[in-house]
Amino acid sequence: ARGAPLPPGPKPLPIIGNLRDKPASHEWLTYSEWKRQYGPIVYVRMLHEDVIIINEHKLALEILEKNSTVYADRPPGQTMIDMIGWTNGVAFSPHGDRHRQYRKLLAGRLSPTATKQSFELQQSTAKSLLRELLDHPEDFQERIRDTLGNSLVTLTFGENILPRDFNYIERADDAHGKFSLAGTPYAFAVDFVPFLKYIPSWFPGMKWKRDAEAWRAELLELVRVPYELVKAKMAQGTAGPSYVAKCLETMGELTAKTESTIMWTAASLYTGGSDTTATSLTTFFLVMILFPDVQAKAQEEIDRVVGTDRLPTHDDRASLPYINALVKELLRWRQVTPLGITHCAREDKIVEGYFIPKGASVIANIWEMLHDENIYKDPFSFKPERFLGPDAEPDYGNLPFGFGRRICPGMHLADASLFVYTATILASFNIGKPKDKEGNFIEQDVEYSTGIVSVPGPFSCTIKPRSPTALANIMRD
Ligand code: HEM
Repeated sequence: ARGAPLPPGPKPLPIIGNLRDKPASHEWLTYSEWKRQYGPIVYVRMLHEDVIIINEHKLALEILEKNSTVYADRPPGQTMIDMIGWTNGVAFSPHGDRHRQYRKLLAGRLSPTATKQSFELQQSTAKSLLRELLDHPEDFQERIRDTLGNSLVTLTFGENILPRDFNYIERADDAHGKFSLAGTPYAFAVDFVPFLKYIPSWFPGMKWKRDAEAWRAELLELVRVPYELVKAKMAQGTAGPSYVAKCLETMGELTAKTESTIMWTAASLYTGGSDTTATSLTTFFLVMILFPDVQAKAQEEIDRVVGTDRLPTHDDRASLPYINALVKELLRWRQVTPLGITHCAREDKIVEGYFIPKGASVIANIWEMLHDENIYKDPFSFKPERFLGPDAEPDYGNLPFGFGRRICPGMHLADASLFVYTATILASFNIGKPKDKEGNFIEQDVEYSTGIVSVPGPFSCTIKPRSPTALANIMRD
C-alpha cells in the first residue's frame, strides 16, 4: 500500500527516531503544538514504533470510525503488562474473538435502555454523597472517589456481597497502581531484553519476575473472588441484582470461556469507571468555584423546574436543558482522558493521501479536538450556553469517549450518573471559593496529572447547604 507519503512530523534521528521529541508529560499539549507546526495528522517514530497522532475531530472520525475494524486493535505494549495479565482485561485485550465477546456482553448491560436499570442506584448514590459532603466537606475529593467507587462495586457485584476482609476498592486501586508502574515505558529490563522473561524467577537479579508473578496472582484474585461469591449466592437464590448476576442469568450454560468473559468484563467496570467519573465530578467542584455565574444559572433552573421540596431525578432530565449543557461542557472543558487509549493499525492503509503502516500506534488527541478554536469560541472558558439556542456550537457527539470498536462501553452510564450527581449537588449545596482569615478569597492553581486519566491535584472549596429546606432534603431517609 506504500506509494503515499507518511504524514509530516518532526525530523527523526537515525535509529532512535523521534525519541528525543517525546514529551516527558502532558503529551497532549506538545501534540497540539505539532498540529500548528505540521497539520492535523502527524507521524513520529519512537525507536522502531510508528506513531500517528490525529489532532482533528473530523479526521479522527474519517480514520477511526470509518475504518473501525482496521483500527480496532491495541498496540502490543509492555511485556510486564502482559506478564501480569492485564492483556486479558477489556481495555488492553487485542481485538479478536475474545474482545468481541467482551463488547457484546458489556453492550447488552450498558446500552441506553439497560442503563436505566441503574438509575435508582445512581440516585441513592447521589444521596449518600450529599451526606458525605455535609459531614466531611473538607474531604470532598476522597469522599467522591469512595462513594462513586462503592456504587460501581454494588452495580457490578450487588449489595453487601463481599466479606469485610475483601476490600475491593483498596485491592483494585493497588492493582491499578502496579499497572501504571508496569506500563511505564522501559522501566523494567525485560522491556529492552524480552528473553529475560524465560529466565527462572529464583535466578539472582530476577526480583522483577517474582514481582510480576505476585502481581499476576493478586490481579487474578481480584477478578475471580467476587465473581465466585456472586455465583455461589445465585446458586443459593440469595443474590441481589448486579451486572454479574444478570450475566449469569442470561449466559445459559457456563464454560471456562464464558466465565472468563463475565469475570473480566465485570472487573472492567471499576477499572474503567472509577477514576474517570470521580475525576469529572471533582472537576465539577472546580468549575463551581471558578465560574459562579454558571452555578447560579444552574440552580435557578433546578428551582424553577423541580422546585425546592425534593431532589432532582433522572425523570427531570428532559426538562433541564441548562444542566444537560453543563454536563456536556464538563466533559469538554477538562476531558479526563486527554489522549483516550491508543489504537493500533491491523493493516497498511492510505487515508487522506497519507500512508498509515500496519502496526502503527494511532493516538487521538481528544483534548485538542475538544478545544479546537475553529469549533469552540473561547475554548478555555466554561460556557454551557455554547450548546444552547439557535446559534449553538456543534455538538461533539461521543468524542470524549473515544472511537470505533473501542469506544467507551460505559459512556451512557457515565453521562447519566454525572447528570444526576451534578443536579443533586446543585439542588442541595452552594459551592464557593475558600477564604483566608482576613476574609479574602484564596485563589488556587489546580494542576492536572499526566497519565491515561488526568486527575486534579488537591484543592479546597466551601460546601454549604443552600437553605433549611435543602438541609431537610439531604437529611431525609
Ligand atoms: C467520564 C467518564 C468516562 C470517560 C471520559 C471515559 C472515556 C473512555 C475512553 C476515551 C476510552 C478509550 C476509547 C478508545 O479506545 O477509543 C474508554 C474505554 C473504556 N471505558 Fe470509559 N470513560 C468513562 C467512564 C467509563 C465507565 C463508567 C465505564 C464502565 C462502567 C467505562 C469503561 C470503559 C472500558 C471497559 C473501556 C475499554 C474499552 C475497550 O477497549 O474495548 N468507562 N473510556
